[in-house]
Amino acid sequence: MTGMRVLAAMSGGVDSSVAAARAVEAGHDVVGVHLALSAKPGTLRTGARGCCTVEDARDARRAADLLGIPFYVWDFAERFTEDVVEDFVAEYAAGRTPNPCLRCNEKIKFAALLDKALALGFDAVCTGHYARLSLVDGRPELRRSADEAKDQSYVLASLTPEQLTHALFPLGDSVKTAVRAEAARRGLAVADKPDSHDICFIPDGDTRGFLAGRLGERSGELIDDATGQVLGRHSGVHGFTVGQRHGLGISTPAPDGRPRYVLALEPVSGTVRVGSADRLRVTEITGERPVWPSGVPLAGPVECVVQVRAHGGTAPAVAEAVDGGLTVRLRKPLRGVAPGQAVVLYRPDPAGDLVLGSATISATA
Ligand SMILES: Nc1ncnc2c1ncn2[C@@H]1O[C@H](COP(=O)(O)OP(=O)(O)OP(=O)(O)O)[C@@H](O)[C@H]1O
Repeated sequence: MTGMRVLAAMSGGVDSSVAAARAVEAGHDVVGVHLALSAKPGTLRTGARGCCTVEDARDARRAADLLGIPFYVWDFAERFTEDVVEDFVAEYAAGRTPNPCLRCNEKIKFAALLDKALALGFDAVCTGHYARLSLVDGRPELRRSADEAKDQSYVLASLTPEQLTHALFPLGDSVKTAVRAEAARRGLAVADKPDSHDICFIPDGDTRGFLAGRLGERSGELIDDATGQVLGRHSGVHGFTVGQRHGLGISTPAPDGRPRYVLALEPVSGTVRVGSADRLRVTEITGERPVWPSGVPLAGPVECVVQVRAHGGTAPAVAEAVDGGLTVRLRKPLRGVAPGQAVVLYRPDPAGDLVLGSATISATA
C-alpha cells in the first residue's frame, strides 16, 4: 500500500534511518519522531553513553533532514520509566526475568506512541525492527526476518492484531549488511554507527549493579536443591536468572565437582535454589496471557517450534491453548527456561517462520 500517513520512529541508529528512507521511497507521507525515553540522557559535553543521548536525537534529526521529512522529538520519558523500567525492576524483585524490549514494544512503541500517532491522523508507525509483516485477507502475519542473526520477531510476538495492523517494518526482508550498505549509499551519516545492544537504559551493561542500586540489599540463602544444604548467601534474588551458572558466589564446592546452575528463585523467602545441569531440563511450559498476533487462537494441540528467550532457546513442541493460558510440551528438553520471559510459537516456513502466538512463561516442569 502506498500513500499512507506514516510516523517513523527514529532512534538515530542506522536501522530506523533506512526504514524511514524506505517508507519515503515507497510513496508514503512520512514524519520522523525521536522519543526521549531517558530522564537523564547523556550529553555532548561529558560524552557519556546513555539512553537516547543528545547525539542520538541529533543523528535522527540529520537523517530526517536528508530525507526532507518533518521531524519532532517527543518526551516519553515518564511513560517509559513507569511501563518499562519500573516493570523491569518489579519483575526481577518478584524472581522473574523480564524482557524490556518486548515490554517497550507492547507498552510504548505500539501503545503510547501508536495511540498518539492515530489520534493525530497517522495510519501507521514505522520502525527499523527486523521482522516480516504482511496482511493476508485482512489478518496480520508476523514472520522471522530474512536476517536470522538480527531477527526481532520474538520481541514483537506479543503485539495484538490491532497493533500490528498499524505497524510497518520496512527492513524485514533485508540483512543488516545490506542495510548498512544502503545507508552509506543514501549518504546517511549513521551508516557506520555501531549496533545498539543489551538494555538501552543500562548503558554500561551492569544489570546486577543497576538492580542493586534500585532494590538494595535483600539477602538470602543459596540452597542445593538436591540435598537442602546451604551453600552460601547472596544479596538479592534479583541478581539471578534461572539457568545462570556464573557469578553464583558459592563458597562450598559440590561433592561431585560438577558446576551448579540456578534452578529456581523464591522471592518471599529470598532463597536461590541451585543444582546440576540435568535438573535444569524442562519438558513442559505453562504460559499466561496468550496473544495471537494474527487474531487466530490455537485450535487443539498444534505442532510448532517454540523460542523461550530473545536469542536461541528453540525446540520442537506441541502447544495448546487451555483456560485462557497456554500449555507447551517440548519434544526436546530445553535448559534455562526462565519465568517472566516469553514463549513464542512459530510455524516453520521457508518464507520466514510464522508467529502463531506468544505467552508469558509462568511455570515449568
Ligand atoms: N529513542 C527512540 N526514538 C524513536 N524510535 C526508537 C527509539 N528507540 C528505538 N526506536 C525504534 O525501535 C526500533 C527498534 O529498536 P532497537 O533498540 O531494537 O533498535 P536497533 O535495532 O538498534 O535500530 P536502530 O539502528 O534504528 O537504533 C528502532 O529501529 C526504531 O525504529
